[in-house]
Amino acid sequence: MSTPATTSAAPAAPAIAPAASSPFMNGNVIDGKAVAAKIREETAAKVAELKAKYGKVPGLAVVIVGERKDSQTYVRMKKKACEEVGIASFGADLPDTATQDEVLAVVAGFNAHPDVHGILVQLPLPKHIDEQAVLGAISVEKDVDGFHPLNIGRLAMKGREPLFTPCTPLGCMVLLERCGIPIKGKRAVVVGRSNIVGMPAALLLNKRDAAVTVVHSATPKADAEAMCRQADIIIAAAGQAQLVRGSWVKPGAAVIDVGTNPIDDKTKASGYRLVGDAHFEECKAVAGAITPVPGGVGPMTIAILLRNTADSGERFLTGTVKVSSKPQRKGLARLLPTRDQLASPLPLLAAAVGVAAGAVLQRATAGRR
Ligand SMILES: Nc1nc(=O)c2c([nH]1)NC[C@@H]1CN(c3ccc(C(=O)N[C@@H](CCC(=O)O)C(=O)O)cc3)C=[N+]21
Repeated sequence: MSTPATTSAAPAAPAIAPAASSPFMNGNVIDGKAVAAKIREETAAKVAELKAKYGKVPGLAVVIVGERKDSQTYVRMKKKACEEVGIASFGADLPDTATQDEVLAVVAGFNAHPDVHGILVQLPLPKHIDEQAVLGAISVEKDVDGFHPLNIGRLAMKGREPLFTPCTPLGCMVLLERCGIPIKGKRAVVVGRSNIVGMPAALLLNKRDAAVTVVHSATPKADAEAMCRQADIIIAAAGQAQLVRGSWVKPGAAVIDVGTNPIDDKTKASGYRLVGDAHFEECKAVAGAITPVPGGVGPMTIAILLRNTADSGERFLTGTVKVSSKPQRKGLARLLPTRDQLASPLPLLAAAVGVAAGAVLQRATAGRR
């Protein structure tokens, strides 16, 4: 590709050899679609195996509240992807006007549904709905998005493993791994600290033994740039179009771009095109490996969701977790920690909050059940 004339001070660095040669790279560009296709293929094989052994397939429930067009597109893509690998898909479409209790009741229904092994509540939720309450109500054993506080808590802790790891950050790690890019002992900078990408990405990199720095909206840009320039791996997840410039990238570093920002493009019929949080052409000229947008991290998010769902189905069907989402703990027993919770104190704290919320929830939805 030619380097476009841009206004920025792109370094005059020569093209750097890819950090690793991999069947999933074209030059230094990581083919996220190809890695995702491979993960889906592996997932389809697992689903077929479970079906042959147990006569059942993993099931994913997707809950969508409101009429956001982008959310509807993503949900449609997820359902189609489920079909392709043989995962059963369930859904609930609630109107913008749905109350929090209605959303919680839908989640409770899927928590109890024996053929549903994964539950995803599409984000963002309408403003009048408490996201924390809804995500916390998803059975931790069905939390395929990995957003439940118990799963995040375990991701943060040494010697603990979450049941599920958030799909987009895990997709970033799988891209690095399948392209032969080392993480252990390397310097990583995560640009952005959102709950769904930046923060869990930083926790995951830390778990994989990288030295991790997080920069964000309160970091002076010059500092963010200087820290990025030290990084072997940059994860760009700021939600700002083309924030990471070529001058931010150390020659040979890997740039994993999580952004999907629509920008005006009069040459497209739609009037826009998607760009990442990194300036692709500038960064590509310096990086050892870089993900494009689209065709990079995006397809991995869905592939990992399918893989998480298949893993969950496997745990349920093999009896590694209980089929009814949570053993019903009545009365005072609910206040006592479970054995698992006793083994990890931080999630215990989260669980204590959960018990309180659960008590409120039970009262709130008692009339419905
Ligand atoms: N609970 C929850 N879990 C999510 O995982 C979740 C969510 N809420 N809310 C919205 C974001 C966004 N998201 C994407 C999924 C696929 C692509 C994807 O496949 N993108 C294609 C391009 C698609 C296009 O062209 O529009 C690509 O990058 O190649 C992008 C973004 C999942 N999300």
